[in-house]
Amino acid sequence: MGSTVYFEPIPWGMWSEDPAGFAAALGASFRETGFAVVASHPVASEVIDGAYAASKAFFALDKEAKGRYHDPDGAGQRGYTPFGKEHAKDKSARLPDAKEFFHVGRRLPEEAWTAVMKPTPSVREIETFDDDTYALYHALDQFGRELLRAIALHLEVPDDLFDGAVAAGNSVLRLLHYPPQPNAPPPGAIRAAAHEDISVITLLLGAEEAGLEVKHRSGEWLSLNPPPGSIVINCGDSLQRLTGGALPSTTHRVVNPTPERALFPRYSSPFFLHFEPDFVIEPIPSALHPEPPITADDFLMERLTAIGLVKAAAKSVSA
Ligand SMILES: O=C(O)CCC(=O)C(=O)O
Ligand SMILES: [Fe+2]
Repeated sequence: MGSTVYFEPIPWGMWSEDPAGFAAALGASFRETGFAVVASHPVASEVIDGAYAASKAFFALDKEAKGRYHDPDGAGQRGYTPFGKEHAKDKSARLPDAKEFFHVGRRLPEEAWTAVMKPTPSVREIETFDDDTYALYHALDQFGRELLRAIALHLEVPDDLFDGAVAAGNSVLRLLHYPPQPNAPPPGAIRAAAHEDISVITLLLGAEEAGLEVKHRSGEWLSLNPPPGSIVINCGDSLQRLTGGALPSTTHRVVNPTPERALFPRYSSPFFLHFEPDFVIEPIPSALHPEPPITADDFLMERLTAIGLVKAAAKSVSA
């Protein structure tokens, strides 16, 4: 038996030249690991650089300034979340992750804001922060919608099935900062503990700095270090639910740096592409193990409670 090559980059150009081939390669990678690497992606490097400069400038602010963008009742869905708030679902591993992050949400007309789709706080210390980070949000949103067409082709569902469901989706761009670790962290503390994403798909930039690991169904942890210019795509719980597990939401984590990289920070930026809150996640005809329909918002709240961002008693955040 030949050895399996995981995460072989799939060139984005293939989508226009050979759509069926691209959809098949993406689908095969998802079915094998829940993850795929797409090379030569269409997100402009100036857009990425602008957002990363804004992100680095934000995390360099002092604790007090950053704290002004933290909404303790907001379940971390918009603005800043300091160290120590998010943890793994597994109660035995409840050491907080060694990370802080900022969530950028969709811009909507004022009358469309709701308790679940709130405005993103405007960062006043950094003049271009709002626009530079939203430019990346927008680019990943567009790219993600195109990827969903390929996924629809692979699943043999109408190619616009996802389009209407995500056009005004509750998607979130997470700007992440994992600081350097000059001293070894406490035993069991890790940059990001093992978890699954709640999204439909996640588009992840920044994993060139090592640490991302994906749990293969064989139980083996696979390191994922994409080449420059590529992007990591993974299936989230919402796509797993829609496909009855055919496209799996795979457990992943970010491990601590090796001694040689311990003095380097790690900046990454997953874009969690979500359905609109009212969209009913109903199993597609080819679903492997269909589960009952549920609205995207109820599903999100169920999952946020499991990771500690929504307290069980505060579920009314969705009301
Ligand atoms: O930082 C990374 O590479 C991955 C982060 C991640 O998996 C998450 O925030 O959900
Ligand atoms: Fe994740």
